[in-house]
Amino acid sequence: MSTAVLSPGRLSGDIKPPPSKSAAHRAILCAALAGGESVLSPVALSDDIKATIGVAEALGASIRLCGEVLTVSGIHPDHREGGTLALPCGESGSTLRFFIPVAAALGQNAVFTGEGKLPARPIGVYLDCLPEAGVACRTKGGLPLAIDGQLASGVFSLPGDVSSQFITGLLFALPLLCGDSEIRLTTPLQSAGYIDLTLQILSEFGVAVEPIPGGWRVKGGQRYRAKTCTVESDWSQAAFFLAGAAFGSDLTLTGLRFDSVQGDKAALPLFEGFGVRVEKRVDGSLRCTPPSGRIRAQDIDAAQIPDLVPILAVTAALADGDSRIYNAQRLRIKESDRLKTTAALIQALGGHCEETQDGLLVHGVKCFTGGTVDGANDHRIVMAAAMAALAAQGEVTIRDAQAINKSYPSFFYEYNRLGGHVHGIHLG
Ligand SMILES: O=C(O)C1=C[C@@H](OP(=O)(O)O)[C@@H](O)[C@H](O)C1
Ligand SMILES: C=C(OP(=O)(O)O)C(=O)O
Repeated sequence: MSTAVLSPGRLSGDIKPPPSKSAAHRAILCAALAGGESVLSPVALSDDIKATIGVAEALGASIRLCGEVLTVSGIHPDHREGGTLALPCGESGSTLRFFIPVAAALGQNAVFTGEGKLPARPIGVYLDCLPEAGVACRTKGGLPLAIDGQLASGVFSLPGDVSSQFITGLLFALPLLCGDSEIRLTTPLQSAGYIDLTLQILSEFGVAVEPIPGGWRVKGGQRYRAKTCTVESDWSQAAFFLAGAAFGSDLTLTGLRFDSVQGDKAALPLFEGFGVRVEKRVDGSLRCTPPSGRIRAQDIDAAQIPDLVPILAVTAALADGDSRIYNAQRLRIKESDRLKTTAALIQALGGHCEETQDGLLVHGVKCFTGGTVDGANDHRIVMAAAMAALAAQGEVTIRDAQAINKSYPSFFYEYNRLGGHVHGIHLG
């Protein structure tokens, strides 16, 4: 456990958000399934990415990191570990849900374990569809989960609004099977940008998936092809710095792709909606400066952008009116119950926020007082609190601040480099 203490202030300067965690998970997994050597860069060693590397290695990939360059030699097609393989996924929902069907497609018996909140995060969608496809699943509820058997091709019917990670996992696994398969959604898709990212990276690694009404058709017998690829910057992390601008900072964001399929690219128009002034420069950077007056309140549909909710709510907490964030029920099954922990963060700092059944109702106030925030072992809550501290009257203490290591280990280092005042925590 570590506690960070932050004083109010302003950030200024250039910031390149880290490589996208979602893109890196996918590229590492595809490279592990490809014949030959792939080179991926830049890769930042967050805890979640370490978990994906660890699982890929346990399944037989050889991986080495030199600086920010990750070289991956794919799993040999005939490679199977005898017995049951232990696959620890840390706290990473993506690692767990992407690799369950992939291990089953490889015919690898395995036990998946997890830490923090991961053992309690849902896997029921797989428990419902994998046994019918030849994979026995043993669990006393969540993790550990033991899988046993070879995944068979066929029709996979599953909801689109529990977690898109189940769909991504199947999209990675089904091309490896002998026969053709279909994924059919039984409820509307949420987090659609993450599926677009999966399809984009699959196609870069030579795997084709055909969209059909209400789902996808996936041909079996496909081969992943090794690839040299650049991991694009992370729009979800960029959102924290856009909030910094909303709270008085003058920041230039560099290295982001405007043609990205990341759903969280929506952060840009959303923060412009709050009043942040954004100047797109010829070199592709974005200069972001504070609103000319108060932050403007706005209602936000979070169905496609769950990871933005904590920082959007914290920004709305200083707006000139009420903001409603809706279609965000999935936030309850992330690293923390993010509707509860975001509301608690805002209240701890003197703001006003109520949980609703599917989101948050945020009543804007003029400033945060300061106070102590429970980071709830949730990186996005810790980073949102750190940005709120810029606009507080007094000090902000954040418990569990080490949670940033899940996605952005250098976050506090960058925060201080840009002129922020955080102390009391080891800066990685
Ligand atoms: O596929 C991905 O990379 C992710 C999908 C999203 O999850 P859900 O689809 O469960 O909302 C998101 O919250 C998570 O941080 C990363
Ligand atoms: C929910 C997240 O990740 P995961 O589901 O991969 O644990 C996240 O990064 O906010």
